[in-house]
Amino acid sequence: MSAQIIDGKGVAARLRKDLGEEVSQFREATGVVPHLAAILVGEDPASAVYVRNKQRACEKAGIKSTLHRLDAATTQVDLLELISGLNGDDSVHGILCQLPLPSQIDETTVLDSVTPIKDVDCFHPENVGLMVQGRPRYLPCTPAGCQRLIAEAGVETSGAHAVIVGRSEIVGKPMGMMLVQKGDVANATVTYAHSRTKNLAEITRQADILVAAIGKPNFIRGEMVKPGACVIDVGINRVDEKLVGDVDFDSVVGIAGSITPVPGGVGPMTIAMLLQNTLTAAKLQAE
Ligand SMILES: NC(=O)C1=CN([C@@H]2O[C@H](COP(=O)(O)OP(=O)(O)OC[C@H]3O[C@@H](n4cnc5c(N)ncnc54)[C@H](OP(=O)(O)O)[C@@H]3O)[C@@H](O)[C@H]2O)C=CC1
Ligand SMILES: Nc1nc(=O)c2c([nH]1)NC[C@@H]1CN(c3ccc(C(=O)N[C@@H](CCC(=O)O)C(=O)O)cc3)C=[N+]21
Repeated sequence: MSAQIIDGKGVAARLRKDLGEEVSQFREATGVVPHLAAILVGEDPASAVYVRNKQRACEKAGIKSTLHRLDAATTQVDLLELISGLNGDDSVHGILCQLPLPSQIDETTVLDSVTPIKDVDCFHPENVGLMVQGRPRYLPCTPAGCQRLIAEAGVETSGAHAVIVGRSEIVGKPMGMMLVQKGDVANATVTYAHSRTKNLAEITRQADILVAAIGKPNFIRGEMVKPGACVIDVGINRVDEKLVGDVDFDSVVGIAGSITPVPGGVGPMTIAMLLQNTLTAAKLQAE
């Protein structure tokens, strides 16, 4: 038996097509072109992939996208000044500052400086708070994409044991918060695991839904997975010029019930959700 391969690329393409139609209706009705401004400081392999793909996806969907590329030696003051300008620019609806940032820059200070209404990443404490309380303004892109893929795989989340490996503010933590909510594709019993977790394999083997957001190539091996589990691989790692996930696909595919590939799984969904949030942002600001 081999797992069902969850086609994130295909699902994302469908979502983007529908979204493109919504964008053109919005543009006709309001004369406003949704505009996403992205900031990339220095170089990071996963960010480079993201930047390239999302620029293209924005164009196709009728969303304007601008990229502000800053040198790795950029100071925090300069970055805050750029964000402040974008906050005040009425033609910009969404602001996305790529992580990780170089070590001379304090991530929290920078992310907090993005005005909440333009925070399409859902990083601002106001937006995180709203999401955790089950009344979201924006959903965090990667967890929302994962949630959609779990639904597409036909996996029941209600009462399922979801184990999230990783507790970052960008992926792991909000992923668990979404799956534990009351509601559709939620109502799961959630366990978080991280680098201090003892007996990791014992815990992951209890997962009906296993989300890997670790940043270590091929970390989750077959013996860590419960037969029939739904395995969502968030990892984007570059190994010998190739992209590999955090899940050792070859040893897991024969054990899991369903699995997302890398590439072609969660990554394209993150982009689809970002476009969705950008349209939402434009709508909120056109009111
Ligand atoms: N597909 C997509 O759209 C996206 C992909 N990514 C990718 O997902 C991966 C994770 O990203 P991100 O969450 O930002 O990464 P972080 O480095 O911020 O977080 C990694 C998490 O994994 C945990 N961890 C590290 N080593 C172990 C271990 N040996 N055992 C158990 N847990 C461990 C860490 O624990 P601790 O907290 O204790 O340090 C931490 O919570 C990366 O490959 C990244 O490129 C990220 C965003 C979007
Ligand atoms: N503020 C912020 N928000 C993020 O959401 C964020 C970030 N910073 N920093 C970097 C990570 C990484 N990330 C990816 C998104 C899509 C692909 C993606 O398109 N992946 C394709 C790659 C296809 C290819 O080009 O080969 C796939 O997996 O199929 C990759 C990586 C978002 N991140």
